[in-house]
Amino acid sequence: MLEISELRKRFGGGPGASEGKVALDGISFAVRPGEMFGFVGANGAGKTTTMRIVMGVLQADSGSVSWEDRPLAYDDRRRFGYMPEERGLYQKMRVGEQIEYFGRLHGLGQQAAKKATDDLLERLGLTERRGDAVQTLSLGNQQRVQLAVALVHDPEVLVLDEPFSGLDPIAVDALATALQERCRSGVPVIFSSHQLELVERLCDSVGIVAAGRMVATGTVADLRAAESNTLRVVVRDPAPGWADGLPGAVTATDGKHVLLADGERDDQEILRRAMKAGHVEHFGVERPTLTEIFKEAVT
Ligand SMILES: Nc1ncnc2c1ncn2[C@@H]1O[C@H](COP(=O)(O)OP(=O)(O)OP(=O)(O)O)[C@@H](O)[C@H]1O
Repeated sequence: MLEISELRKRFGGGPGASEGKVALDGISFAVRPGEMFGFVGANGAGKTTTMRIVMGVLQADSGSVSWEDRPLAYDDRRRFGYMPEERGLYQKMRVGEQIEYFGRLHGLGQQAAKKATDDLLERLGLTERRGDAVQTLSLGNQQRVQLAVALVHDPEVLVLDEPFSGLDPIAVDALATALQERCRSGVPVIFSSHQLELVERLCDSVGIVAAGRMVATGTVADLRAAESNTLRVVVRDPAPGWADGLPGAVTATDGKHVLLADGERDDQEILRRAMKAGHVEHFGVERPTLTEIFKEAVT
């Protein structure tokens, strides 16, 4: 398990200077093998800083990162796969050579690096671009190469900073499938994203960060269940005053009445009244989306 505990980081400041900027104010979370963890938060919330600390690119002021119950060391990080926010491809190098090169850097032999490269090019739909310089590729294809570079050495853990940004739906699916395969083979995957529908679709659990603190974490289902839920009832051509005394607000359009009832209520009583009043077209509890949970958590 990858465990991030009480990370704190301040930029700038120091003796004689201003207070500086608190980027992380005690971030903690854990990602289990085979778990896909979505890291979400507003711009500047602290996601990139956290991931850089996990990867050893930055040092925390305090707190710790551990992997399999011991402090994370340089050698562990070599076995991790990382997609940095600033990306890191050599623009003039050819696609295939680049992936192989990063495979070698991570300790693969020549044959193994070539084989892993061939497999990834195939899986990510890049085989025909093998001999092209990276700079001639579209943004989406460059991102696929970036993912291949993160995956080439069969990493134990994946840390990806906004891997889906700027991608079309086909490229999103190709990347998502590649990540899900790694995840299913037992790799913990952390990725940050502002695409909350995607996070909701792909992730087993999410962490919502605001101003350097984790404000909510858990499975999407748990977070949704913890929020208040609304009962939505749609009745066609009901008898007048059918909802008098029931909790919630009724709106009426085109012969339809929609009752939205929150909080304390007797759902069975509401259903009985609705059925007596007219034709019930819809009766169901509406759970908030991750976007709604996010807005609630960060405001
Ligand atoms: N090298 C740096 N020097 C000074 N301040 C920094 C530095 N890196 C990050 N910060 C500040 O730390 C805070 C957290 O930034 P970070 O990049 O981690 O946020 P983020 O959640 O990844 O944002 P985004 O979604 O925009 O990528 C921000 O206020 C940012 O301006």
